[in-house]
Parts: sequence; structure tokens; C-alpha cells
Amino acid sequence: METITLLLALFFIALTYFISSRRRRNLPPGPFPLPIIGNMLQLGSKPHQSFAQLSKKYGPLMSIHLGSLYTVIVSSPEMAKEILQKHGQVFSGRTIAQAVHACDHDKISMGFLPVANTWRDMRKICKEQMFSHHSLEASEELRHQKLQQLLDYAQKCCEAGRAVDIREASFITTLNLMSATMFSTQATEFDSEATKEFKEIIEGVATIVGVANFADYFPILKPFDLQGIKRRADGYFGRLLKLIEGYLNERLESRRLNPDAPRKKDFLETLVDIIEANEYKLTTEHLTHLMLDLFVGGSETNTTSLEWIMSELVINPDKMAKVKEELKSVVGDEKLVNESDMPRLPYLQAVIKEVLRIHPPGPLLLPRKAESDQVVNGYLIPKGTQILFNAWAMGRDPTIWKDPESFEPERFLNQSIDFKGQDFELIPFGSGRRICPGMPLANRILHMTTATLVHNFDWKLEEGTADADHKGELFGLAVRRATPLRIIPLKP
Ligand code: HEM
Repeated sequence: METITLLLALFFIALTYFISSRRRRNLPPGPFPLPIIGNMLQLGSKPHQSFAQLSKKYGPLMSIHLGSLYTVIVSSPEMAKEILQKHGQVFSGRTIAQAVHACDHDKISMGFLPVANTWRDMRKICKEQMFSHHSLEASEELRHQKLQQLLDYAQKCCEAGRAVDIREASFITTLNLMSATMFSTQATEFDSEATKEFKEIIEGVATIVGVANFADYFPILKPFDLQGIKRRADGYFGRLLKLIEGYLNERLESRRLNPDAPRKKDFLETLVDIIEANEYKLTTEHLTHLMLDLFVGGSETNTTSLEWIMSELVINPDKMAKVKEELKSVVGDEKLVNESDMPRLPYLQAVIKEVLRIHPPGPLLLPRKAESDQVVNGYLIPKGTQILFNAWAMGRDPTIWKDPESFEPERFLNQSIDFKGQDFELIPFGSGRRICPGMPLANRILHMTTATLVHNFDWKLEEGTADADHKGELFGLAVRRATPLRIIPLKP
């Protein structure tokens, strides 16, 4: 009895101390955290949705405690602008999950290094060399061939009356488009067992990085790796780095043997130029880890988006018909659309924006971290705080968007809102210094793959798909459809 009284007394002392310290320091409001676990029980299986609910009560700058990780959730465009633009330098850090320590990736990776010289050099290479308009134009033909393979596969399914698993097809196509652009190689094949290594590794990385790891919330657990996440991440990262090193060494060797052979038009060629020119203070290790970041960063995000795009178009046949009509009038009978046609396809562009509004693949973006104490909107955000941006909540906020739950690409016609980081109500690629460097490639992949599928076939849902199946979400590295979309291609 005495022990219970003592425990209760300690609990109330802790509670009083917590409330008065929060008031004293004027931290953003938020739900009361339990001792040790904080607000973990309030996360649920879809944290972006739970945070959206909680923010309605606590406001657009809300504090929560994920175990011992103090986190602020940002849920309005005004607050996102304040943090990402006005105080961009302070909030340019990243919190680093334990899985990212695999193969010392956290110490070398562009995605996780602090904003300083090494990170700047890598961003410069991305912006000026890999993802420049000129470089992406040069590699268009490589991507064209991969889209032809998707078309051939869909054609086979059409002839056999067989459904296409859109997630699987999007994943294979994304991997192939990415590996063509980066290495001029084929990552994997449709209906093939032979090339599964790449696919297996990327799926493994996505699963491992997407799993909630208790060690991220209770650092005391880190050395024990109780869920085996660091160990498995070491395995997958190690295999992927070995593959990339293999491509790089092969290319260096072939350049040594044939210095006058025509140059390839992929990212690897850029890396070899950089190594030979010795222009940056970057090691080969930096460059292989950069390629890993690009490959992983672009795979799950694009795959998930492509599945949502086709899902929304299939359940909104009038919108699908409009995309088809536009493609017919702009592209005519050509089977494959060219990337240069994109500016002449405003309705397709509006469809992609609308999907990224309702289904941002990373609904909480990539976590940022406060590099020093900063007051925002009158509240103190202490150094080390993790910052999450609820892009999902902003995309569905009825005070920003009319009828936000309905799929209306038309809302983007005749107005200039874009996802390029200037319009804070639509930031699926983030904004500011660390905005997604791969956005120009993602833009091409999403538009071209959608155009290829819609232009060449009509699509029908496989028997037995319930309407409710289109709404369900599965939280992970990216938020995907809970049930895979299976649709049958038909001759138009
Ligand atoms: C639909 C496609 C994609 C979406 C929605 C997306 C989204 C994002 C977001 C939200 C961030 C964090 C930005 C921030 O902190 O402000 C990010 C960062 C990043 N993305 Fe993407 N991404 C996509 C495709 C790609 C592609 C195709 C690549 C590479 C080829 C890529 C590579 C990266 C890298 C390396 C970073 C880390 C940048 C840094 O921290 O400096 N992403 N992406």
C-alpha cells in the first residue's frame, strides 16, 4: 500500500514538473506524454492520420514525445514556410534512424550528412550534372527503351486477358528507368527469375527502413539491436554497395582500356569524369553511397505514386478518359509519348499533382532536425528536436482545398500551384535546402509511365475488387495501397 502511495506521489511530482517546465520553456502544445513511452500509444498503425487528428486539437505546431525523441509535427503551410524557408538553415539537419548507420552510411550519405561542404558538393553534382535538363535529355532514349518493355508486357497481358499487378509492374519499370538513367543497365525483368537480386535488395531496404525500430525512440536499446534491424540493413546496404562498386569499377576499367570509345549518357559516366578530374574533395566511397541514396530514394516513392495514379484513374473513369483524349490529340497514334511532349499535356500534369496532393508517398516527408534552439510562432523549438511535416494532412485540409477528399485534377488547371517547393500547401518533395534532388527525374518517370499505360490501353478492374480497397493505406517507408491494384488491359 505504502509503495503504491509513493509511486503515485512520484508520478504527480513528475507530472507537475513536466507541465510547469513545458509552460516555462513555452514549448508547442501537445498531448500529455506517459512516462518513458511518451505518446507512442497514440501513433496507431497510420501515424500521419493520428497526427492529423491530434493537430486539430493542438494546432499546426504540435509537440509529441516518441519515447525519448522529442518531436514537433508541422501541419499548416504557414508553419512549414516559416520552418523550411525563413529558418531553413536551423532546420536543415536530419534525425538519423539506426538502420541508416548500416555500412556507416550516415557518415557519408548526402541524405543524412549535415548541411556543410561535403553535402554541398554532392548536391552540386546532382543539380548541375546528374539531374540537369541537359543530362536528363541526353538519357531520354535509355528510358524510352524501358517503357517499351512495359508496353510489351502489358500487351502480353492484354492478349491473354490477364490482370497486371500495377505495383509489381511499376516497381520493375521504376527500377529499370532508374538503373538505365544511372548505369545504362537493366535492373530486372518482367516475368523473370534471373534478375531478381536488385529487386530483392531494394524491397529489403524499403522494408527495413520502414519498420518502427524501438532503438530509434529508446537510444539505450541501440547496442542490443533487439529487432535485428541494423544487422539486416548492413546486409542489404552491403549488397547494394557491392553491385554499384562493380558497375563503377567496370566503367573505370573500360575507360582505361578504350579511352577514345564513345561516352555513355548515364550518371555513372558523370561519376567517372568526377573521379578522373579530381575536382571535388569526394572519395569513391562518397560517390557509391550517393548512388545508393539516389537508387533507394527514387524506387519506393515512384512505385507507390504510380500505383496511386492508376488507382485513382481506374476508379474515376471520366478523368481517365480526359487523360486519354489529351494524349490522343497531342501525341496521336505514336505508341510511346516523348518526354518533350510533357509541357503540352496540362491535364496529365494536373492528374500527377492531384495524386501527390492526396497520396504524398512520404506523408511525413523525411524527418528534419533543429540544429540550434529556435523560436517559431512564439514557441521554442529546442536544439535536437525532430521535425515532421504532415504533407498528408495539409493535402486534405478543407480550409486549404475545396472538397479535399475528392479526386479533382481540374483544381490545378488555370492556376499555378506546383510541387516544386514554393507552394507550401503542396510539398510532397519537401522544400528549401534539402528539397528532393531527384524531383526532375521523378517528374519524367511519373508522367511518362502513366502516359504509356493510359495511351495504349483501356483498363478494367479484375473481378472481386471492392470499392473500399481503393482507400486503404499501408504505412511504411512510403504509404502504399493496402491491397495491390490488379487491372486488366484491354484493346482501346
Ligand atoms: C515521387 C517521387 C519522389 C518523392 C515524392 C520524393 C520525396 C522526397 C522528400 C519529401 C525528400 C525530403 C526533402 C526535404 O527534406 O525537404 C526527399 C529527399 C531526397 N530524395 Fe526524393 N522523392 C522522390 C523521388 C526521388 C528520386 C527519383 C530520387 C533520386 C533519383 C530521390 C532522391 C532523394 C535524395 C537523395 C534525398 C535526400 C536529399 C538531402 O537530404 O539532401 N528522390 N525526397
